[in-house]
Amino acid sequence: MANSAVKSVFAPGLFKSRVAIVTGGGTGIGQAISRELAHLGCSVVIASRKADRLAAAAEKLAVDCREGARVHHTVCNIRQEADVQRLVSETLDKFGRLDFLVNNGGGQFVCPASDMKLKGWNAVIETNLTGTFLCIREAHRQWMKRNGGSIVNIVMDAYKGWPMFAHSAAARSAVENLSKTLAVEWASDRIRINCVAPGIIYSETAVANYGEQGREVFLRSKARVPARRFGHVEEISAAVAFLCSPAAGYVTGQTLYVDGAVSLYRTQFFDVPEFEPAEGWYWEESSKAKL
Ligand SMILES: CCCCCCCCCCC/C=C/C(=O)SCCNC(=O)CCNC(=O)[C@H](O)C(C)(C)COP(=O)(O)OP(=O)(O)OC[C@H]1O[C@@H](n2cnc3c(N)ncnc32)[C@H](O)[C@@H]1OP(=O)(O)O
Ligand SMILES: NC(=O)C1=CN([C@@H]2O[C@H](COP(=O)(O)OP(=O)(O)OC[C@H]3O[C@@H](n4cnc5c(N)ncnc54)[C@H](OP(=O)(O)O)[C@@H]3O)[C@@H](O)[C@H]2O)C=CC1
Repeated sequence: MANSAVKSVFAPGLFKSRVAIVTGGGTGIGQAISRELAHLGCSVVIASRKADRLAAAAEKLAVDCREGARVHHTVCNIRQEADVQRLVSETLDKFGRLDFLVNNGGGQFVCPASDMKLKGWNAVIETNLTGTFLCIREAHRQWMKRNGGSIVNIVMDAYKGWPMFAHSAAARSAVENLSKTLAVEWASDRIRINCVAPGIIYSETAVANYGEQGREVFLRSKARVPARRFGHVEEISAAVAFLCSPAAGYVTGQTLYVDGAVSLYRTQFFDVPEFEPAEGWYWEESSKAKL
């Protein structure tokens, strides 16, 4: 057996004979999730837009597979309904079942809300909300309605809002609400659906997405994380493995924050600029704030 770097805290063979789709499974967080699932015996289909990244990741993943797990990669833009329909049918043709759907593919760009073009807003909403919905709907229609399953959506730490990320924060909060709705609507189909909200997780592709300035802003933001460090992709994959596992059999409709408490502290990146505040509402001069 070839050497794999994967170390999981979960029991070997936990997901033997199971099958998962991981969107965005070729890079960063999605790759770690795929590797851990494969190492636990789960066959994995990784899907995203860029064929070269997928092929390279699939080669790496082959080394991580245990207990008869296999890896398949396929190009899929989750914004395209036909692509998503094919992703699910191809998975079923290849592996005959679908136990886990991990909606990890997504992203955004940094932009003040007021400057955002409709095309850019739509690109991010269609990727993070509509794309996630299409994958969920198709998994349900083609398999999970009759066979049950577990769905995990990777969202964002949007609890306090995200200046400069209005599009993505709105989309991710919508996915959280969609997950609550479907946890109830599909409980009788034996489907569990949860979200994982990563804090600031280091990966080369995540940092590169924001260019040179991004590296700088990432570094500055460390001081705003109570844990005083960035998260690792492995810390997200462990959370996903837990939510897919029988140990989470009674967990559904929830969001697990894996964020070193950053969501409870200050905004991650952008401060409110200095400005002349409003007068506020008071009846008498004596009650006006003097400090
Ligand atoms: C000042 C620097 C601050 C740095 C801050 C660092 C923040 C760190 C955040 C830490 C938390 C991490 C969160 C993460 O999610 S990391 C994951 C990163 N990975 C990705 O985001 C995945 C890749 N991203 C994308 O694929 C795209 O962002 C997108 C989701 C939009 C995909 O869209 P598509 O490929 O269709 O997009 P296009 O490039 O064709 O653009 C479509 C229109 O979108 C508008 N747009 C795109 N980029 C920008 C931009 N940089 N600024 C403003 N507007 C943008 C634009 O209207 C595009 O159309 P046009 O070009 O025709 O106008
Ligand atoms: N890193 C972090 O700190 C945080 C990350 N997240 C979220 O976690 C997820 C993974 O991010 P991370 O690994 O860090 O960054 P990456 O940029 O490495 O991952 C984004 C993945 O999404 C895929 N993707 C993007 N658009 C589409 C699409 N239209 N169809 C299919 N796949 C798509 C990309 O593949 P391709 O380009 O080949 O399509 C890529 O594999 C993302 O949703 C991200 O927003 C959330 C909070 C914090």
